[in-house]
Amino acid sequence: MEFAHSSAATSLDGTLVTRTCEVPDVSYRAFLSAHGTPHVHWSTPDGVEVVGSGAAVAVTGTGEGRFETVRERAGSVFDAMDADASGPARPRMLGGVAFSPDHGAAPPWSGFPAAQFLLPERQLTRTDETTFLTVSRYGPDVTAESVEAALDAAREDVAVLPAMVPSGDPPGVVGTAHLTTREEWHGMVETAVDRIESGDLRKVVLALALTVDLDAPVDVPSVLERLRRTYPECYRFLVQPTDAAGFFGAPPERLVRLRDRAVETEALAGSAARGDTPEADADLAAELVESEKIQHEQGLVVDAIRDQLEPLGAVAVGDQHVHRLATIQHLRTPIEATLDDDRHVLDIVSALHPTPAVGGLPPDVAQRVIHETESFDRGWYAAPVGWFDAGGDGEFAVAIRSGVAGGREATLFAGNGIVADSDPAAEWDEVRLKYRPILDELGHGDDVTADTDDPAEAVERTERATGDDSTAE
Ligand SMILES: C=C(O[C@H]1C=CC=C(C(=O)O)[C@@H]1O)C(=O)O
Repeated sequence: MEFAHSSAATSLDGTLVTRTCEVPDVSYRAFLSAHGTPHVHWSTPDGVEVVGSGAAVAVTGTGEGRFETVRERAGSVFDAMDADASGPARPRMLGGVAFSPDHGAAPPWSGFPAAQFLLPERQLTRTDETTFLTVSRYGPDVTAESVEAALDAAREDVAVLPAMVPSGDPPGVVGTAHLTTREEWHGMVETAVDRIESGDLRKVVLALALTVDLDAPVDVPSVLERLRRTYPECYRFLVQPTDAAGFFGAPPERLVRLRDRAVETEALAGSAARGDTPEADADLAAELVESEKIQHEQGLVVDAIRDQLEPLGAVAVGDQHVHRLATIQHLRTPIEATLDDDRHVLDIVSALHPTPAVGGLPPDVAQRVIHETESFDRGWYAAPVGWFDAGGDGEFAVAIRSGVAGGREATLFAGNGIVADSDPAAEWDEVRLKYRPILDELGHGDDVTADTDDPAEAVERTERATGDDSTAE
């Protein structure tokens, strides 16, 4: 395998050759399990799915300048490119960054750099009509003939894979543990509220982490496959640099999509549960819309995104509506901009991240409060994850409703916006709703969580009740 891994000490030097052919539809799970890590997966609610294994090129970056570093290194690769596909299967760099520029890669984030994007060695791209197989190689001696031969071999490998593999059973949850106690959470929220009242902070999004012991090793592609059915309106992603752990999730929130000069983004904030009946559901949605506190919380996100984009072009803020997902509903306002100049999507990502939907206001004060308050490393949680191409177009989601998992362990993350009149108990209940997408798919589905708004406790109760802890380590 050609593996060009950029670091501060080495410059990238070579030609990128990529060759693509159409193949019959094939199971992503089977494709990934046939090839070693690194693995990446990216799907959008409106169609394109990309899955890749191996790295023809990997670019990394650290610190405040990580977006710029990635952009420059990827640019030098794309500058010397011989690619035969220009549509959905065109070369893309897929990956993401850590929430904070001083990311330390401590467990469970071992193997996750502060920023990493890779151009997969083997990639499947599925659109509504067609599946493409792409093979890419990068290096000083790579020739078109060698990549065409590798594509022929890869096509033969893919031909024996099943078209579809049923997604299999969830691994099952043996037990869960919050890394922050309820009392600690109350203290965190009260301190943040005091700080907001004293005037130097307007909003901060504080997060919780939940460790989950699994009954069997997790198969993340299966989990993603099940999430496709339960959360079809969400993105789905996997970033797995090594065999040790993969970061994955089903985020409902777009950070940015850039096509030519057209920017599409959104302000997604404020949460309520789904009701058991249409009437209860409508009541909960009405509470969201009518709540001054939640309107304030979401309005700050709209204003901050508008302020970030206005220097770059003409901004249009759309109408707010309630965005309903299987287990939660949010206030959502679409925001579009037409840029005055050509820009790389990473410039927009860097300008927007973190929005006050996952960080706070003012951003630097909120970042400090998060750092001082949370007892765990956010790692890549709530950070941008997505792709960009040679022209600088791309799409990024905000990596929420996510977790990092390997073997029989997973760590899930969930955060909530804290504003002046936040109540710690209500925020505790609300934040735990956000574990549900992933926890339900790791556990035993609706049966486990149907009668409670606390999935973590429900799973614990169910496992205790069935005595199903025989495989606990
Ligand atoms: C930070 C998260 O959600 C954000 C997005 C929607 C609603 C949010 C809220 O209600 O606070 C958060 O801003 C998360 O899911 O971990």
